[in-house]
Amino acid sequence: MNKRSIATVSISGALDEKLKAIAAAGFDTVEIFENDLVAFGARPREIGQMCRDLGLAICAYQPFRDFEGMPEPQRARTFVRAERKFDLMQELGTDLLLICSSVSPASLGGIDRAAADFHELGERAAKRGLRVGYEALAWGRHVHDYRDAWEIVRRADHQAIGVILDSFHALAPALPTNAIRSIPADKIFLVQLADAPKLELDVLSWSRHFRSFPGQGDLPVGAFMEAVAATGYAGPLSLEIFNDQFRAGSAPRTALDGMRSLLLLQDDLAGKMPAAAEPRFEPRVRSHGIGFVEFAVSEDKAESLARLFSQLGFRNTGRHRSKAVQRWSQGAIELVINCEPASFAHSHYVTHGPGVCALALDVDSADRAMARAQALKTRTFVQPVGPGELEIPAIHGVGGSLLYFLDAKGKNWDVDFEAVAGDEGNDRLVAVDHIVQSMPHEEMLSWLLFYAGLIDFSRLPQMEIADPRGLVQSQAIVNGDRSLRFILNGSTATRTLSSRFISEFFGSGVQHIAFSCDDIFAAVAEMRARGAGFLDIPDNYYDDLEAKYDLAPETIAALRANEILYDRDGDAEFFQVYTHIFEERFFFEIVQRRNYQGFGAPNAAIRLAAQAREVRPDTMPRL
Ligand SMILES: O=C(O)c1ccc(O)c(O)c1
Ligand SMILES: [Mg+2]
Repeated sequence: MNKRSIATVSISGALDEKLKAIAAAGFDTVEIFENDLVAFGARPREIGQMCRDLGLAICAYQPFRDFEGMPEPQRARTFVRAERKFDLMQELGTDLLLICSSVSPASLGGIDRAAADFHELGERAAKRGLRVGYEALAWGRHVHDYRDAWEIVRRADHQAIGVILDSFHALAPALPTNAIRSIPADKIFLVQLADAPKLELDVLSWSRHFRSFPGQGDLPVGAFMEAVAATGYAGPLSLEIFNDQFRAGSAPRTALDGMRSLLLLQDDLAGKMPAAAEPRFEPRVRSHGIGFVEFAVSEDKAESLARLFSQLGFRNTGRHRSKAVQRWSQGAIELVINCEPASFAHSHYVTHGPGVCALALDVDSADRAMARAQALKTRTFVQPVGPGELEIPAIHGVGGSLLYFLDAKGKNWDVDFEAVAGDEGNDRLVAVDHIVQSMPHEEMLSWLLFYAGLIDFSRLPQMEIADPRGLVQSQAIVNGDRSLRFILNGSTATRTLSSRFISEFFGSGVQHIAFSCDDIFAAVAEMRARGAGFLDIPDNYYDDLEAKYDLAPETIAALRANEILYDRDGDAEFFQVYTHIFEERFFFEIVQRRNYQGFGAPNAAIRLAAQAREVRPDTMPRL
């Protein structure tokens, strides 16, 4: 089994904080980055001891730049420089130096010249029992392809000289990975892993700012790993991630995400190459939809939330026998209002104010879902919980909320509810269409990995949405049969609705829930009759719609009269309408899809502008 490693550059904080977080996440070994060491206030010997005290080996020191192919007198100087680093490595307690391919304008090309330099360095390294690994940077001056780096290493022909493979440098320029298979395993000194989203960007900037953990981007890291595994390589797999969000994020969270990403990668590989990796986890959880949504509110707010549910046509289908918990239903949608004082919901309310404290997913087997969740090191919730505190297996999800797994055994979550006489509701709403969670921008990749690692989610392309006060990044994930659609929103602009939600809610959470229906005009009419009001959409929008699509005048008039937004994609059509914001925290959307798969992205800016007009100006943070 390959040791699991991460480069210190991947994590935020000072070197000691990085190392603690890395050790706590369960890594075996680290790559120490030169900048982290040089900027740190302890000597290499002490840093080495710190690592060993934390149970971490140091698999490499890096990077050493602009070594190969130099003319004299610079050439002699590079060897002196390398000897100084060898001294440092011996104090630190690592035997591997990473040399990345030269970017120096002074360097001369030529495979044999570089090979001769490496042979000579190999002699010097071997005298001290050290090794040197050569990595092709995708932007190297003469060497920018791992196949050339390997050819240089092959010709250097020295036992202390090997090649270092980095998935980013191979995959970003779309080099074929098959040639990896013919490199002898003992000549691969280290394998570095990074993913990245597809971007139209020069490869240097792409690498230095947008790398991500495997599974968070679009590069075929799995195929790269298959090629590596085929060589029989048994050394460390080291995450090396240059990412601006990670630099700004929490060190423990990023380290744990790195571990989760490696576990997922190894598990996915084990499915293809049983000999290459550890035993397999339970497969990704298959969910058939949202079992229920639980809202934590205070007693007085419970009444106004219940009123809103009733206006939307929900039926009060149960009152808990002994607790302050209500159940509201419509179609396949189950909503729970929990204001029981001694409950998880209450502690959530105290921390976050009124909002969604838990989501329940319908799954085939809660035990298997929990087993996968545990294998991925998610946090299990241990108290018996559930609406009315029934025992339903749960883990901690976004922003301190819970994610329950509801299977046939848990289906009786409503046993302690007694029927209530009341009005019949409307039954226009069919199911939960999608759930939108807002989070700090630097947490988006973390929750993406959480969901996509756990559940059979796939990612849709990321979108940028213009809030009147800044940009919001929006990442949709959908499961196989689209019975689950989640949207993760994050913004670095502090005054966007998304960011304000986070500051006022004291953290990430569900900002909005969309319900589907088959006839939005009828649904809205009935809801209005029950007292519901909807977000005010400007007339300009409908004039623009009229110009854009040749909709019948009656249709435009009906959309306009009902504040319904519209989008079209080919023949597919989408209708959406929004409630007012509840307590300035969350809101609901009602949608109707006609073969439409998106979320009405062209309307998002309209909706955000309308909401910005609606929220009280005195709640706006001042600049
Ligand atoms: O961005 C760089 O310079 C750099 C340095 C060392 C590496 O291993 C790498 O992949 C990139
Ligand atoms: Mg690298």
